[in-house]
Amino acid sequence: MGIPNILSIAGTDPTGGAGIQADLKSFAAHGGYGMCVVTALVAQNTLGVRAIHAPPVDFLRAQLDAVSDDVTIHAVKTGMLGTVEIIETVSQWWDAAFEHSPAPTLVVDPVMVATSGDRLLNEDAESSLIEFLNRADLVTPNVPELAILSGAEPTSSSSELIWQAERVADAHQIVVLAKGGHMSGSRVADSLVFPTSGGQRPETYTVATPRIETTSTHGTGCSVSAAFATLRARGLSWHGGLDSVKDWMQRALEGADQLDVGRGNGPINHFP
Ligand SMILES: Nc1ncnc2c1ncn2[C@@H]1O[C@H](COP(=O)(O)OP(=O)(O)OP(=O)(O)O)[C@@H](O)[C@H]1O
Ligand SMILES: Cc1ncc(COP(=O)(O)O)c(N)n1
Repeated sequence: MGIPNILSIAGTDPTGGAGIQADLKSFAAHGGYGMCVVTALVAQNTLGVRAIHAPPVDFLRAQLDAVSDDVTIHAVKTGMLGTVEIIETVSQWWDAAFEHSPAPTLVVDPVMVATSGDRLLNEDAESSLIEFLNRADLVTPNVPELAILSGAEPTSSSSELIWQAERVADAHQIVVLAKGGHMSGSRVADSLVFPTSGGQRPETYTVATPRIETTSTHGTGCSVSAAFATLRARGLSWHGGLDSVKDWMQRALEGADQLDVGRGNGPINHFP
């Protein structure tokens, strides 16, 4: 295969650091052809979210159909889904579009709360998002998101974090990337946790990198899940994918000081 077609289904960030804008840059940085369907227009910047405007779900469905009726999709990454209605619309589209053809790789970034602390998923939509995970290959929660998905409390213990990820992996038969950005310590560890199959669980794979002292972390989560979707579509293994993503993220965080974007949590440099 040549360059794979990767679709982001997510919300917008007009300052370009998170959401769909970050996804498209991350797809390009990892060798994918980027496409996007907008779930919500978000008036936000590096300081926070001001307002959210979601298109009618019929129009969301029209965007999704316009892509899948015409283009072979090799991987999908979902980000901000926002409401029960949006999740149901994306689920119905997915089930119809891939009923008679193999489904593409699906990476779900369970976007719930922005770095700024603003909610991006309604609380009453959490159970719909959990149900949506049954369609996924990979889910990429941060510490508080993993707690919600596993029905536990946010943890500062790495063994508890892995246990929570194992619960989610087994409940949905998916791979979990438990991200350690919100943990303390001089290194940031991300772990790939696999579901039990045939009574056995493949060994957890962890990559830890030195923690970079920076406030430019806006959109790191979006960018990591978009990178993984692209690398899996390009045929990389799970382990190879995590090695590549962590190496790139380290350089993207270090390279953020070449940018001058906003007065809050700035974006990473997608092309370091
Ligand atoms: N200070 C840091 N130094 C090095 N790597 C980091 C740092 N902060 C986050 N990362 C990496 O960035 C990615 C995102 O991690 P994090 O746990 O912060 O997710 P997130 O909360 O979803 O991100 P976001 O800030 O976009 O909400 C992970 O791959 C993590 O290892
Ligand atoms: C549309 C959209 N999607 C996701 C995020 C989360 O990114 P972050 O947690 O880095 O603010 C965001 N701020 N906006």
